[in-house]
Amino acid sequence: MLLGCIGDDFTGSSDLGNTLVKAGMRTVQYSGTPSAPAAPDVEAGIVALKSRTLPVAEAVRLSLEALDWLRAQGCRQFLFKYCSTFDSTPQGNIGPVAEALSDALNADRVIFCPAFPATGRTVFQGHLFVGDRLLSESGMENHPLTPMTDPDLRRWLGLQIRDGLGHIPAGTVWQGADAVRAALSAQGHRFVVTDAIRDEDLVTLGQAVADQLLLTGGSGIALGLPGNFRARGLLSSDALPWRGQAGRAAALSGSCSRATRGQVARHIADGHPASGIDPEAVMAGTATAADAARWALSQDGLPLVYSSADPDAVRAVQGRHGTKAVAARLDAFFAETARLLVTGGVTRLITAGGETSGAVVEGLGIGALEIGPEIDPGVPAIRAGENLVLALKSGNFGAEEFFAKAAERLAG
Ligand SMILES: Nc1ncnc2c1ncn2[C@@H]1O[C@H](COP(=O)(O)OP(=O)(O)OP(=O)(O)O)[C@@H](O)[C@H]1O
Ligand SMILES: O=C(O)[C@@H](O)C(=O)CO
Repeated sequence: MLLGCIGDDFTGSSDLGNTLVKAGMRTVQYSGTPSAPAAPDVEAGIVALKSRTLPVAEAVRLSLEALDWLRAQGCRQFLFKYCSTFDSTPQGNIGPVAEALSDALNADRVIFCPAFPATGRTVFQGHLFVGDRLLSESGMENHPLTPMTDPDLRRWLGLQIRDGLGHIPAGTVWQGADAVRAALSAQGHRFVVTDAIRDEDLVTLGQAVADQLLLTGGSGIALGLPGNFRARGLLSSDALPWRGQAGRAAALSGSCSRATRGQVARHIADGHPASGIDPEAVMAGTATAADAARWALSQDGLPLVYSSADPDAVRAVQGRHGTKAVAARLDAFFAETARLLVTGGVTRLITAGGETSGAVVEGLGIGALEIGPEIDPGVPAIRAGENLVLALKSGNFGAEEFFAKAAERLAG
């Protein structure tokens, strides 16, 4: 294993896997830190954690455990992957995890770059944009767990870390990798926010940090890394072959993001079978995973079980039962539904939402996910076992007809 990655959620980790596979690295995503060594042909390993919104100390502990395992696999470089919208609070977890990883590796001049231009996330003058809006005016300011109320990454990250921060502006990035390397050396700080507004900028940054032990960012920051290893003759010439999966398909959605709600509406409008889950009934125990799975298994085509709802409805349920209690019950509901679906013969499973996907993958007891070809930007096809393929969609990703598109791509 050459590149060792730590992802702070499951769909974000598969987003990173997508970038690495597209750029030619044999990539496997692990559900948490494995207890056994990786297969010998894995070039990039991603330990997927559910650490984004854990208490800081727990996120740090899990990340260091992942780092130990990746070091034991022989990795030469390490990447901490967080969300392209920098999801975190003033307390962390991005800063404290990065500090702990840097301390453990004795790494210096560590870059921070959440940019992912293919999905509209760019960093300019140290500020994060989503499309043509500042992060703090993009809807992310209302995120239920990590409201992003300040688009200045230097200020936001500054609240999370002990030391000061440097910044490399786009103008320097546009001068090429040598200029970035020189600017990095000239920084007086251990952590450096870097601008990037195009894929070319991310490739330049990747080239500039070829010899850095640790870097951090969204999936885009990995764009240039496979090329570094290839230039050193370290990569195999052929990708792991992708094998599609015939058989029954189903989709589960616990994501309440705007994009997912549009995809759910489109799925219904296109005439696919869909069953909305009332979270109140799940809380009361009157809507069960067994009922949902029985319904889905009785349908032809691509049945969708969803709890996706608009922000007012979500807030109302959370207000009555508490955010954590609702999330725990819905996670358990989707995990058990997924288990019953797979036991019942589903071979292509699509999940929407980072939390939801993490719960499903853990519920299915899947340890290693082989990353395959891209379905939509940030979402790869994944082989999860001899007869099971998955698509794990981050809330905000995917075309409107994503569910049908994913089912088709997983079969091919
Ligand atoms: N109808 C609902 N009412 C209240 N809470 C809900 C409802 N449906 C889902 N939730 C909760 O909303 C959260 C959705 O999180 P999840 O990470 O799965 O999606 P997301 O935030 O859109 O995705 P991502 O993290 O990839 O952006 C979960 O904690 C889930 O339990
Ligand atoms: O970086 C992103 O936007 C995604 O991979 C993600 O982490 C969403 O939760």
